[in-house]
Amino acid sequence: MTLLVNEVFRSVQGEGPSSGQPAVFLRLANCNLACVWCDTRFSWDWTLFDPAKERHETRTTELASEIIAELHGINLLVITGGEPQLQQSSILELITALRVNSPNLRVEIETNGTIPPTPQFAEAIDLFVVSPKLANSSVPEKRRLRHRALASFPPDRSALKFVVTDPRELEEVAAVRAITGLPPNRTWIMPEGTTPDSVLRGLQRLSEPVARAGYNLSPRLHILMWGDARGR
Ligand SMILES: Nc1nc2[nH]cc(C(=O)O)c2c(=O)[nH]1
Ligand code: SF4
Ligand SMILES: [Mg+2]
Repeated sequence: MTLLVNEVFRSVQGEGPSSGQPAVFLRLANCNLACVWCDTRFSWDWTLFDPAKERHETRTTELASEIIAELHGINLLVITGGEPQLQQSSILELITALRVNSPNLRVEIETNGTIPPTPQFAEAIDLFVVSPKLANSSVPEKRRLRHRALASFPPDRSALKFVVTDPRELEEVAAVRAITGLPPNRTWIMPEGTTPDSVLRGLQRLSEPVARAGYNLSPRLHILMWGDARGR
């Protein structure tokens, strides 16, 4: 089988419950949404980027070797996109191949939560970081909030992550969180921004409202460290 790949790189998990952990990132191509503030348009927006350059059809066996070569010393693979859950069956094959070499490899998926994981896929993933989109994404609600999908992530291995542009949006977060059934202490709130200054200002503005709601605050470590550089 093959996967449609955008990029593979070594970095540090910049967002959510594992932020600060060194990780290899696999960014898959294509997305089923189109958020106005998306910072990875090069992985799916074929009106602005050339798929011949940004979308590589790669055999899972070949990709497994590439990832193993990047891992040395690292025990976490973060699969993101785009929307990775568009390619669940090929990801499953990839993970199976990777675990022959690295049986203890942890795998996290960054997903927009619109596509339910199959039972087999849910089994294979250590952590789903489910990031439902709010009205600030400008995606119509019917497309971005799929109730059945949002309720289908394994509660013991899932976390929620929201991109918030204003503290007032925390009310909307509460309503979406209720659909998932996940508790506030499994919820991470992250400011929008692609510069260190905007991320720091967002973190400062969010810290007290996030504390009152019982959520966690998520940095965007890679932005603080490298701005919006590619492959970081
Ligand atoms: N360092 C780093 N951490 C990340 N966590 C989630 C990312 C993403 O683009 O989904 C990401 C990313 O692009 N870089
Ligand atoms: S779901 Fe994620 S990758 Fe897709 S457009 Fe929105 S922010 Fe970008
Ligand atoms: Mg991202």
